[in-house]
Amino acid sequence: AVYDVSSLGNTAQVVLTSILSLSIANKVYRLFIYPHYVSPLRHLPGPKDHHFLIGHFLHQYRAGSPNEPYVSWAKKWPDAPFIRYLSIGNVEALLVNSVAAYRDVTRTKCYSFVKPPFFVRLVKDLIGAGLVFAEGEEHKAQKKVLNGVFAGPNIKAFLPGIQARARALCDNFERAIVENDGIVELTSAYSQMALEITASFVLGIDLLAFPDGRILHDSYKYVFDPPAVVQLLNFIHVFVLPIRWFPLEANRKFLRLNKLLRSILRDVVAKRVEDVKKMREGETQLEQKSASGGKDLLTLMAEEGWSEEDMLNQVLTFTAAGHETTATALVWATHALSLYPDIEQRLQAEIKTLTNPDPSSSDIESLHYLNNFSRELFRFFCPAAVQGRVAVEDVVIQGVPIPKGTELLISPAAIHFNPLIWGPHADVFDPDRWDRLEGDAADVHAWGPFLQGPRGCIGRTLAWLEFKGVVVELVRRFRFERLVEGEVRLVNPSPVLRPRGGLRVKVVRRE
Ligand code: HEM
Repeated sequence: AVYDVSSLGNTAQVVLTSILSLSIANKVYRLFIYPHYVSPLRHLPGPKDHHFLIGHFLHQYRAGSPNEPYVSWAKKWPDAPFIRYLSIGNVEALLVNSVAAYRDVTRTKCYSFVKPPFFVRLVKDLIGAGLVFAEGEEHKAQKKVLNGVFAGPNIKAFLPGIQARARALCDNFERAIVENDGIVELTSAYSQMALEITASFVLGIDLLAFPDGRILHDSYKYVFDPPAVVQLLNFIHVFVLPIRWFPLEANRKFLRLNKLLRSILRDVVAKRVEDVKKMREGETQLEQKSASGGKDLLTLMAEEGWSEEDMLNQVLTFTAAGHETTATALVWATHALSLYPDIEQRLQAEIKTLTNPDPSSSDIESLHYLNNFSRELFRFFCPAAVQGRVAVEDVVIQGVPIPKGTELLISPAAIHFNPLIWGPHADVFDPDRWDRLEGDAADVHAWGPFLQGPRGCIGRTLAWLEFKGVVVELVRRFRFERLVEGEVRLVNPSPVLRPRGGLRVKVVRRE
């Protein structure tokens, strides 16, 4: 048989050209036609000053903080349940803007949404495939078991360990008063302390006494909070081109420390499995229980018979989710204390009424003004700045039909600074507002630092006790003077509300 090869070439050319034309037509449709003329969301209120290709990405990227565009849009359309904007490629996104919409997205219809695939790609590799990334039934099953260590009595057992670490931090501040005129950088100081507390809760180890403690600390820091160049490389690796394997020093260091971190933690996991087995056989008591006060997460998982790989993923995730957020909240608390002397004095007067040198969790809980201060702090300086979601099915929320695949953004600050919810003084730091909440502000869904509903923060009770316990120790011994004039510059983009280049204050001993 004789084949006409040139006609095959022509067919291939025609097929290729058709595929290319279809793909270009699809891109043109998605970029210029669908969002502006077809989408059912196109009539929702929202900013129209987008770039013709990358939507509002530049507004987000160039903003002074990760919240700024959303807060300003929320002020412009305060009564809309959702505000529509465009992200890269003119993909439509909805900012959750009212208390009722927030309640539906985070609670009533929470499982109609999942974490966005780009977030999963960017972060899962770094912080392990733990609870944060589980969805649907898998999420419910994991959370049910893991909740076991977050019950009140178990969390309270960690308080003495929290207080001991807070006091060690205060001793460092005392040294800074002698050696450095009291000037301290808060983000690194609190981050180290919070990592020690988180490691004791998640892993059941005392990081300071742990032989690989320093290495663990440095690797955590580098992998979870990498320098800007590594962040950029991670971003390019996920979105543009897999460059993590390129022979660059930043890549090498990242991969080395990531591997080291996992190998140290793998050993901790394996040893715990062994310990739990021995304990079951009645040979030994688990030291970790007494060392950290209560039962740690790793021991719980080992007792439940989880696989070592699953345990490794969970401990990575929990440590990442637990320590930087709490440390950041403490940075802003110290900043607020330096900024508002009247509030600081009222807080100090209340804390002074504690007669017990080692206040119990109920002593701390009884401090009414501390509670108001803490709630206001998390409203005003919400540490977890944004949470993304994607609809996995068509869903109607507050009368808005949201098609499957639509991206949603939760910016707690957009709700926290909305004057229709929090009143005309929403921009004022006022702990007393918590004594006179009314209307929407009195709804739990108006306050979202830990996210409400089934996907809300599992570590909330620990974080709350840790935050307050540390504030009590700090305020007992010191007051703080601000060194930065004007607004604090913030890291952006960032999922956490962090001061750019850290935050320095002057620590002054109370007489
Ligand atoms: C001030 C401290 C903290 C803040 C502000 C905070 C905030 C949040 C927020 C907003 C979420 C929801 C994220 C999302 O769905 O996109 C979340 C989830 C989570 N947090 Fe926290 N968190 C804090 C402390 C902790 C601590 C101490 C731990 C554990 C030791 C922890 C572990 C987690 C985990 C595992 C999730 C995922 C929960 C789930 O998907 O069901 N967090 N946190």
